Amino acid sequence: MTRATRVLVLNSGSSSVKYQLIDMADGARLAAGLVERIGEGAVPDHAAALDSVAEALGAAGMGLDSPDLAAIGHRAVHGGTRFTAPTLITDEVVQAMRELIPLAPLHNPANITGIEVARKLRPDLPQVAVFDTAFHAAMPESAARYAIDTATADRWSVRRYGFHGTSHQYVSRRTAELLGKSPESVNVIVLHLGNGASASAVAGGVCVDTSMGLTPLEGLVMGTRSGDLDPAVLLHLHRVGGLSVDEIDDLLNRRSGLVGLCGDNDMREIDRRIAVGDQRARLAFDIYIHRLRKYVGAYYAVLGRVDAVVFTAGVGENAVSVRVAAMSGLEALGIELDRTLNAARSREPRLVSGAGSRVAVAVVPTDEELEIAGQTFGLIENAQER
Ligand SMILES: Nc1ncnc2c1ncn2[C@@H]1O[C@H](COP(=O)(O)OP(=O)(O)O)[C@@H](O)[C@H]1O
Ligand SMILES: CC(=O)OP(=O)(O)O
Ligand SMILES: [Mg+2]
Repeated sequence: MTRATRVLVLNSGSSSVKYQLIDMADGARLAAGLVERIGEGAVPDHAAALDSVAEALGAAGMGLDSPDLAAIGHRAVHGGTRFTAPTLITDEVVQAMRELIPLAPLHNPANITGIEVARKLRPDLPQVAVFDTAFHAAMPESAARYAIDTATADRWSVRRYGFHGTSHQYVSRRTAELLGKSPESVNVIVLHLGNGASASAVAGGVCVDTSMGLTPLEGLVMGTRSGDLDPAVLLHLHRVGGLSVDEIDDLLNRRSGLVGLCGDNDMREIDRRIAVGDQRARLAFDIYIHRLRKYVGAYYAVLGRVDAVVFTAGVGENAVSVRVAAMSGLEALGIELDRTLNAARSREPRLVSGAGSRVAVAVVPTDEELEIAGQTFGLIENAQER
């Protein structure tokens, strides 16, 4: 009997479900798709989104009932201190993920729904959770700990966990390949700029710092999230402004960032508005870029020597204007963007730095689904060998 080698990956995000079906025998991507705008009419919730994923796969002759499926891999966002490696999903694992919902309110509920629906459809298949936090678990304590009372921090598991780890891991490895070097020999700053956005400093394949923290709210300015703030802003809004804790949560996670600053969270729309002289869009862009540049500088110092600055995810891969603004005036740091290369469109990993740039500047499309498929298949292969 030939062994099943296909892995279905479900990336259930806050407002979308992305999926890919990959044959691990040859790496072929057999199907891929995206269900967007969950909660807005046609797709009322994540369960409905998964129904339409199952339908699309069925219509393509690759239904979920296929005997060729070896496993289902799931993106899982918050793994806390417990999950630092790909994990075979059991009832107990789902329960542990549920307990982590307060630390990833936009993400863990969607991940759990995806897992529950998929387990109902294929209870016979191994299903694996690959956590956003896992790659960051290696961070040194000096980067992971907040400077608050140690006993209080430990009592409530308050520390920097970091997110988008699957992407930072995949992209940093692909960047080493692009440079023709081993991952162990390169230091890179990865800028994952999607709707959620985070930066990380990766030294020789190991994450040494990242901008998201206890939750995916810290760090860069994002589509709807504030990123870094003086923590006293929250106290002030509560004590003086009279906002409740839930109202502050909603403000910072859903009504801040680019959308809070200018009403739009899509960088394409912001680019268009700036082109016609919209000052609010201009300021939102400038705030976004200012924060991003601060992290590039900070991680340059954390790493000491930087081989590449890498842009990835929706904004990082596509927004020519963001890369220009983020990398301008950094010649003294050895960073020079080539405007022509930067403006060229491509789906391939590529260098966009000038010939004289000491530090490579690269655009490397992320592929969280491919990385999750690899880690999922790796886990079940290992389990079968034992
Ligand atoms: N062609 C483009 N130019 C500029 N920005 C883009 C383009 N395409 C997508 N984006 C940006 O990418 C974002 C989505 O990124 P993505 O990585 O898919 O996010 P997420 O996974 O968090 O949903 C959009 O909100 C938009 O701001
Ligand atoms: C963790 C996180 O912010 O993920 P996303 O960018 O998919 O919202
Ligand atoms: Mg994403």
